[in-house]
Amino acid sequence: MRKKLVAGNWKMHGSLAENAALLAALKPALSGIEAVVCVPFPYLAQAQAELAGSSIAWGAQNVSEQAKGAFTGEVSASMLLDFGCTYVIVGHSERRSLYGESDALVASKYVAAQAAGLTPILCVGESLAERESGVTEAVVARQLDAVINAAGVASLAKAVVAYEPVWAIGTGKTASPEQAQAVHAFIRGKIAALDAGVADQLVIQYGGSVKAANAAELMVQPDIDGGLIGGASLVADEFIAICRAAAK
Ligand SMILES: O=C[C@H](O)COP(=O)(O)O
Repeated sequence: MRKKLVAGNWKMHGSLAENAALLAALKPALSGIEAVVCVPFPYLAQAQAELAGSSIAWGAQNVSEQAKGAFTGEVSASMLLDFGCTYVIVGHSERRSLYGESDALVASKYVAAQAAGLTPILCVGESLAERESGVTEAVVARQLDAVINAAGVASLAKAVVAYEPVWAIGTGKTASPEQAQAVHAFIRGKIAALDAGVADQLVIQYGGSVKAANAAELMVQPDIDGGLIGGASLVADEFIAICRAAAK
């Protein structure tokens, strides 16, 4: 049976004081439940200090595709390892749309993360216009193929995929459980056509306006294996409830 995994994406939120309060609430409540928080770079040391030895892993929200060098403002995968990161988000739709990250660049970041021993959380998903044009599966397939072509299907054994319909992110418009399940099943089926074993074990998270109130109905879907949570991951009671719903 596949494990379920919920990850919080704090995006560009937090402060030392706010983070300390949030992590202090999460740690005891999630004892024994595997979860992840992906924090802004400056707070990785704080996450490491607060979460070491707990059931909550931590990671970053972005990584350079380069190993080292004159790349001002960039952060390498080995630097993330220095701070005990296990996971890193790659290809979040905000990186793709606001910072122009192409499928090829996302694939390079995925490769760099894995080469350093990090587990990439690869985000895929369609915009509202793409959904309305009926090309959701084609878009998700293209985003997956960029990574599969660069790293091979077997690499997905050491990765997490997060399906995040762009129109559901931060909008309060969650995909219905059926809409989400349909795309998750498509993703798993596409990978199964290449490697059934990898597909069977692959954790596919759903992201987009997940909250305590809708987590349970999403998490019971057969191909939804957890969530990538934005806004609700900043509210301790919400994030705890989502993690518990996934762990049931
Ligand atoms: O990475 C998380 C997603 O962008 C979802 O964000 P949200 O839960 O605030 O809609």
